[in-house]
Amino acid sequence: MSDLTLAGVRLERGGFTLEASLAVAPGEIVALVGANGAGKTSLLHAVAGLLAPAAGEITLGGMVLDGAATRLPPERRGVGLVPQQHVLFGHLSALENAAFALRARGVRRAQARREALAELTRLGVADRAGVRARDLSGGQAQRVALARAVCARPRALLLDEPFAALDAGSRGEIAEAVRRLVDDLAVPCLLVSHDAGEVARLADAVVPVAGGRARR
Ligand SMILES: Nc1ncnc2c1ncn2[C@@H]1O[C@H](COP(=O)(O)OP(=O)(O)OP(=O)(O)O)[C@@H](O)[C@H]1O
Repeated sequence: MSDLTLAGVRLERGGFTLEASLAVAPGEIVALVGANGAGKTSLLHAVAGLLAPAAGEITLGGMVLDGAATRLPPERRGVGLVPQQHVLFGHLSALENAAFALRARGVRRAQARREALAELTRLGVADRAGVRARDLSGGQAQRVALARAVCARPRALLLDEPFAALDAGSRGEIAEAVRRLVDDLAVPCLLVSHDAGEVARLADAVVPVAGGRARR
């Protein structure tokens, strides 16, 4: 079972601290909700390996990502992060953006493009494959960003505000795409969102991030 677990994780950023203990099962979507500055993005960054915990343990499928004697770098964690903003290279096509993670891992061009096209198809944007990212709509760009994260075959997905800057119709469509993706891949998914409606529809569980704590 590739559960994602955070046990007694302590994050420190200047004067800010957050203690987090939670677990997310494969195929489960857990939403982190809380006020601006509560620490939601910091929590995702810790799981992705971009912010080192001061204490505690993060594991994925039984493998220690962060612990007393372990600190795996981001590229060895098997964690796919879709950050909040500006995640695509505007001058590259949707296909080149999706293929980027594979190319970076040394996958040959033709193979990377085949796999990227398969993920764009899964996310319903194969017809936009040749379009430059800067010319995509917000909803299309979000799908391409998801495809890119999935191309790296992550064992966990982290989504930071996937509905931000989308109109109501696109928000619903992206929510459905995320649900299908997490079901298909059977990976644990942590989601940060201020959109109470989409959270209520999409998340299997909601974890408040408040008062320096996130617990489930
Ligand atoms: N690079 C940094 N250096 C020092 N402190 C930081 C840094 N980034 C964030 N912080 C502080 O860490 C705390 C948590 O920030 P974080 O971005 O994780 O919150 P958030 O819940 O994701 O907020 P938002 O909903 O506004 O995105 C904040 O108090 C912020 O001021």
